[in-house]
Amino acid sequence: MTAAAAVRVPVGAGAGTDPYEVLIGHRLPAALGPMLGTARRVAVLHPGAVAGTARAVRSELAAQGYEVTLLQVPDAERAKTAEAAAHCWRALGRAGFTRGDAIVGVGGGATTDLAGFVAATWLRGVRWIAVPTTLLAMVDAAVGGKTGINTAEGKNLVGAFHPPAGVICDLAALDSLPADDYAGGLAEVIKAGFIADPAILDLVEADPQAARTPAGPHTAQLIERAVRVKAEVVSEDLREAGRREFLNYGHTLGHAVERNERYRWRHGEAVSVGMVFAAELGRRTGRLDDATADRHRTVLQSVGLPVTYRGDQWPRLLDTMRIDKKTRGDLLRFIVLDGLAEPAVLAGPGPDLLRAAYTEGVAAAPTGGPAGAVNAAGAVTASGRKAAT
Ligand SMILES: NC(=O)c1ccc[n+]([C@@H]2O[C@H](COP(=O)([O-])OP(=O)(O)OC[C@H]3O[C@@H](n4cnc5c(N)ncnc54)[C@H](O)[C@@H]3O)[C@@H](O)[C@H]2O)c1
Ligand SMILES: O=C(O)C(=O)C[C@@H](O)[C@H](O)[C@H](O)COP(=O)(O)O
Ligand SMILES: [Zn+2]
Repeated sequence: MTAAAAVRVPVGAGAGTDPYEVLIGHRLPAALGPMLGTARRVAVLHPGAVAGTARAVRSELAAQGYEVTLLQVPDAERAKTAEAAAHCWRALGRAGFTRGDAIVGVGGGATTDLAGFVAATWLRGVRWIAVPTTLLAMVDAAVGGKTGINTAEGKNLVGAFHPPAGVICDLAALDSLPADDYAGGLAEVIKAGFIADPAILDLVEADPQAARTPAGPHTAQLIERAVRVKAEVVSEDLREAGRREFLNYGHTLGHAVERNERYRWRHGEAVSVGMVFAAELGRRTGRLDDATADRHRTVLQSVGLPVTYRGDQWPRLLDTMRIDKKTRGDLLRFIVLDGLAEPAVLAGPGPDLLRAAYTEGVAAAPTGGPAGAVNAAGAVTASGRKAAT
């Protein structure tokens, strides 16, 4: 499949921004050129894990006459720091990058978040293109122009809305993705199912084992459906003045878990637990029926995602949630469901409700493992990885 045969999902213009396309297919690097506009110099940011893909992008662009700088950035969440951004700014300064030049982010969501942030801040904004290489980045992070880095106080606390000029999802990249990272991406796919497109849930539930691998029969359809959900929402509300908050389903608690675990948990793993918590909040406020609430745990577990977290951590998690971007003053706000595909805002739930939803919906006994998640059967499920802070 070439760029001509790729699925193209349009993303509309926000205030003052241009529309762009998400391409989904195979053998797509040649599609980069037309997205680069008049740029002559291109910086390709990438982690070591996809150095080969970054080199392929460099060869393609060099053949098209661009002057290409490869810039390796730290892996995973360790890329989303002020230090990593400063390292990129230094490299751009030394290479003489002007407002006419461009940045390409090749990697997972952490890399595309950093690349977009560097593009948003360098000279107050230069063109950038996302080449996502994880499932999560294809269906969510690379689309929509939320860019940013973490601080010690929490996740994504510094950033900018800066949409890319295009997104290239080359499905071949998924073949080398570790299984746990692929499963992490399924959390955002399933999120899109609960908030907007229940056919996604049906496809996953039809064969959860197949859904866990890029070789599954529905991979391309799941990706396209999730991208369309995201594209539709951000086209209408780039700056999260309203409906875009629905994309944050499961993230209020999820981000707190990520920080609490010093980013040893994958984003998708933490969001999985966060969605179970949000479903429990929906159930306890009389908005969500039992079957749909229970469906969260079942479908997430069926693809190997964690659905519980340490009960003893509640005070710390609550504290971190106070600085969530949906909070207004002292008012905590959560995305919940009024029904399947009917997201809504729950503003100011009381402390007893929050604690009960956590204790009875999510909490498990503390464990000594690096990640600390236990599933219903008592097995550690979130695979630990190196702490980012
Ligand atoms: N901006 C947004 O709208 C948005 C949306 C969702 C998530 N995010 C962010 O995305 C990040 C999570 O993204 P992620 O799950 O892609 O994690 P990630 O970027 O950390 O990538 C996961 C791991 O896979 C490796 N990797 C990437 N592509 C690979 C490939 N093709 N083969 C082998 N290894 C590969 C990476 O080096 C990393 O170790 C979080 O920081 C999250 O906050 C942002
Ligand atoms: O695009 C959005 O909007 C989202 O909320 C998508 C989320 O999956 C994503 O993790 C996002 O980065 C969270 O944003 P934040 O504003 O809560 O930091
Ligand atoms: Zn997310």
